[in-house]
Amino acid sequence: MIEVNNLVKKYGNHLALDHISFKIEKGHIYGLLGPNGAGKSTTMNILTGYLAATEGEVIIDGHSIFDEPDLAKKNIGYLPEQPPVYMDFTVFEYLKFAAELKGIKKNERLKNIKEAMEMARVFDVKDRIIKNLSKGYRQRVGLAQAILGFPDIIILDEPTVGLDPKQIIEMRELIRNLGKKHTVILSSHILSEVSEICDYILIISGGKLVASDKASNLSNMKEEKQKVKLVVKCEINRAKEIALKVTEDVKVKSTPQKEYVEVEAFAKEDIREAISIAYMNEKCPIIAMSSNETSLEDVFLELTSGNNTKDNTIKEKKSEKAVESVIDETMEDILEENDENNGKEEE
Ligand SMILES: Nc1ncnc2c1ncn2[C@@H]1O[C@H](COP(=O)(O)OP(=O)(O)OP(=O)(O)O)[C@@H](O)[C@H]1O
Repeated sequence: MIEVNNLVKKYGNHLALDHISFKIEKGHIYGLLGPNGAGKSTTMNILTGYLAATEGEVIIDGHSIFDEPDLAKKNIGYLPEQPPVYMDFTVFEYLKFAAELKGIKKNERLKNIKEAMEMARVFDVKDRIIKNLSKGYRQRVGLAQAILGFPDIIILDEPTVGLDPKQIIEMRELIRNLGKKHTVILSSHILSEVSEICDYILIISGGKLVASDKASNLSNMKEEKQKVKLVVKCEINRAKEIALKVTEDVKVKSTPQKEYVEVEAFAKEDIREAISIAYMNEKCPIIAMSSNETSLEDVFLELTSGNNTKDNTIKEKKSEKAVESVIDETMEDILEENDENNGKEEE
């Protein structure tokens, strides 16, 4: 449906897009996710023919956006970051004007405008002057303009920016509804928004595409069993028995310090709370605890931390390493403290 090949955009000497390539297939909601300045708006403006690229190509339904812009743009509705609304028009006047610009046939215009207004939920303000509307309503008017004519592909640049929490929820619901019949590409710098609404996520950082996959694949580490590692002050068999009450996948290991036991408990869900309560109930003190859960947030932070290349993969489970070091440090501290105490006792 959309093929983006080696897209490069330079603003003077500034490289805003650095050889970006991806494909958009029909019938999904895609999220272009990245921190501020990553290159999301630049990408969207090029996809929609608003901006020329320095290099590369964008093919939409077989037509190049640069060589055959009219044919390529035919099936695209675009809501830029700043909705292109005319403040002195009423909502209806503006949409009528937009329908004319889009070349929607005269006899279909009224029906189309009505449907778009209903879908974007602006029908009740159709006779109001746009400048008197709230930001949320103006955004919805912009959305109605984007969906006029019901193009196959709807591109929305930061559609929830500047909206209040209620308006954000409504806008997300509208987008989900649109996704039932259209291919939607939206940009956002909010991870939770993209993971909540989108089927596929493209993560862009510093002008490079650093990941693109199904939301579920990107966070699939979260689906793996999480490991909770503990050091408890308890007899080894009892330590195992207690953890087994919470999950059936448990390993225990004695430590050089006899009174402490290292426990590793694995589960699909987060069992940190349950396991601490279990040891607390049995009056077994927990000396150290941590977990290796890797969330989509970890993935996002890792990929956009600034040291990534296009080929970046998540090879290391950073947080697991952190756990190991916390536990090792804790054990070292405990052992050191004990040695000191023993020393004192011997003195
Ligand atoms: N017209 C321009 N002239 C010069 N530099 C620009 C221009 N437009 C964007 N840039 C720069 O290009 C980079 C990408 O900008 P872009 O607006 O595409 O990012 P973005 O991911 O959409 O960010 P935001 O979420 O803040 O809108 C940024 O460093 C930005 O400062």
